[in-house]
Amino acid sequence: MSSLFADASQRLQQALKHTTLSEDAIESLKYPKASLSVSIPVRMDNGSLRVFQGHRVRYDDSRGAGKGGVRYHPNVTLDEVQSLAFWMTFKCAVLNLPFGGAKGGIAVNPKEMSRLELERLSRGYIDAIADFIGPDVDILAPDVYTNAMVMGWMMDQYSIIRRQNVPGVVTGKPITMGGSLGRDAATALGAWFTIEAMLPKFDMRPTETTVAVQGFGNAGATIAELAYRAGCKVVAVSDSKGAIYSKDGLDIPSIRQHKNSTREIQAVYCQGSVCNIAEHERITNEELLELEVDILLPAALENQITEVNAHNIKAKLIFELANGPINSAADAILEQKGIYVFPDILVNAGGVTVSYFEWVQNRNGLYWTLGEVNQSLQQKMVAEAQQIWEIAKELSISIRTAAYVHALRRLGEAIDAKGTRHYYTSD
Ligand SMILES: NC(=O)C1=CN([C@@H]2O[C@H](COP(=O)(O)OP(=O)(O)OC[C@H]3O[C@@H](n4cnc5c(N)ncnc54)[C@H](O)[C@@H]3O)[C@@H](O)[C@H]2O)C=CC1
Ligand SMILES: O=C(O)CCC(=O)C(=O)O
Repeated sequence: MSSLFADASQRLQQALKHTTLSEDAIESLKYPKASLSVSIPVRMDNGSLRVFQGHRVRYDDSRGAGKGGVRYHPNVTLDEVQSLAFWMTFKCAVLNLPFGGAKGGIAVNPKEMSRLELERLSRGYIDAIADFIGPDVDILAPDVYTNAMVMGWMMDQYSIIRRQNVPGVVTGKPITMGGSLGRDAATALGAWFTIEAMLPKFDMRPTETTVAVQGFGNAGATIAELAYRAGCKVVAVSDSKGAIYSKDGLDIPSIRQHKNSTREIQAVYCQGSVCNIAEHERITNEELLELEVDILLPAALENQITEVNAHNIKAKLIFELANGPINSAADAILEQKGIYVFPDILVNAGGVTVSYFEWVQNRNGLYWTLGEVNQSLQQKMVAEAQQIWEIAKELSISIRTAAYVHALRRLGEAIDAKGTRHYYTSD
């Protein structure tokens, strides 16, 4: 099995066939700019010392400082973090944000740690990478199993090290620490704006669509609720433990309420604080992906749809809220089956877009209303989605390849504008 990064690079190779990028730009984009792997010692609550492995990769900074989240998950590896940083590079270019791409991660199961242990780990990570990051160098944000609380600890630790308040080094912070209104829902809301803008192209309406969502965290639970509130029939949702399915549709706000209080996914209908279990089937995450639905929304982890199960996918449209949920071999199979895939580097870019708004607000010291944030997000998402749709039509290529072409045009310009600074000769 090839590495995640080798597979991610396939998308670049595919898109390069449809661009006229300079040799310099092509060569520059093949490699990460810088990677740092660190050991983080953490004093556990029982007095023992455990050492965790962490990484931060800055893939490319030709359009600005590195930008990207930090993941806490037992399966985090340098290969995964590098792939995620690669995707961030293209995502920031797709949305025309003045950022390059970066990502971080720690190999840890946060569900097995106390809050104090998590705080020590998060502060330890910043101690270890402080010289690698900064508000003009590389800016952190939340990703899988990290949240505003973790971002707050990280920003505070960086500020302690620098002996000044540095809100711009981390986005997705608590509002009281300079976080932006709307960042919590931004990934899903950006995805929803994209879905809403693209459905008419398939003569589809939310009220006539069935939806399945894999993952019920920040991205998954929020998109499930947005789809539900827009009138979609959300027939299945899942978390790491499995999925629930009801052909008549699930009551997503009740399921969210129940999940928040019990950590369990149950098909419930709540009235006030009383929740009753409704009729539903328990299915696996694999079965959820293969349901006959109009829209499939993978919102968990990478490599969920591969050459192994792509033949069984029955959705008409897939919008990738997760990063890398479909591998490159599956892309070809889905395309043959006539399934349209809207890629991660567009669909889930709402998160980093509002992170950019947060960073701008931190620099200006002037804070936006939720309406201003969401309106600006909608404008950006819809405009870039339309451009990508046009490129796909014009070049007769997939929407994923069109998104890469769109990003590559911007990246190529930035790399070339910097001239030949890397290639000094003696004459
Ligand atoms: N949080 C953000 O702002 C952004 C997140 N993303 C991507 O969205 C995806 C989800 O991230 P978040 O929602 O932030 O994470 P989260 O930590 O809030 O939620 C993750 C969810 O995935 C579920 N999950 C974990 N392993 C699973 C498995 N094997 N099968 C099914 N579900 C599983 C968890 O139970 C949880 O419900 C990731 O790929 C992330 O990189 C992308 C852009 C921004
Ligand atoms: O908000 C950000 O800066 C990045 C979020 C992220 O990690 C992602 O888009 O995958």
